[in-house]
Amino acid sequence: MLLELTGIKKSFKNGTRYENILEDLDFKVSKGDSIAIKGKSGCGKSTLLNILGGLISFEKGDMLFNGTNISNHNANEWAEYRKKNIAFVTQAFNLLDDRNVFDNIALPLQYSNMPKQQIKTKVEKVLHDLEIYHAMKRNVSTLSGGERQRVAIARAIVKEPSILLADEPTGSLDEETEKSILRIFDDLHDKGMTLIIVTHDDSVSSHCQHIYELQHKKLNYVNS
Ligand SMILES: Nc1ncnc2c1ncn2[C@@H]1O[C@H](COP(=O)(O)OP(=O)(O)OP(=O)(O)O)[C@@H](O)[C@H]1O
Repeated sequence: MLLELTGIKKSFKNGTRYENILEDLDFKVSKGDSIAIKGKSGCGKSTLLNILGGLISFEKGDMLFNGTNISNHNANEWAEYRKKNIAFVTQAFNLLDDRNVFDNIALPLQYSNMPKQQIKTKVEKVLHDLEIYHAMKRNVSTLSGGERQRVAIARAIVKEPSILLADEPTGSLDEETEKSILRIFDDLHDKGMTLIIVTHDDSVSSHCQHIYELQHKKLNYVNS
């Protein structure tokens, strides 16, 4: 099993009291799975994704990665876990608007002190794969929504992580652009990447092997 959550509890402070968002939640992810997570607004989908991505802690339960219990990782170990294994794609893009496409995608590799020539090779490959090579020198603020989303995906996957976590990745895109993003996800899945996608969109979830619904603070299996 690539990832395994058992008995996860997560609460947030709401005014003076704590409100449980996830309770006794179990989840198993095998290497190469593609999984959609659906659920009503505010039910805790992004919270779950953030736990899987090692961005936030939880109060109870265990999280195993490749069979090793990582629940008690310290901040440095979580940072390492994210760096090595996790790609995040959100709807908010989080791109640096004052830089060009190449620089935005190169950023995560520069953090890892990779030699310049190797960075160039890797960035150019992903630009080519996602069909945004032509826009390499353009400032990201001048791109369309679909182009920006492809840059965000390129930046997420350039490190070749094992798990892609996507939070409403097609939320603001038109049908045609959404289709091109889904084709990219299909390709990544075919190459063996594990995909976990939070989505309200049936055309996105129907692309996934497994569909779960987050309801009553737990994940329920819908179908495969
Ligand atoms: N850092 C935080 N502090 C306090 N409450 C939070 C925090 N993060 C999330 N919440 C609350 O936890 C609940 C779940 O939020 P979450 O963003 O996980 O839901 P969601 O299912 O992703 O929602 P949506 O579909 O609307 O994006 C919400 O009630 C939210 O207000």
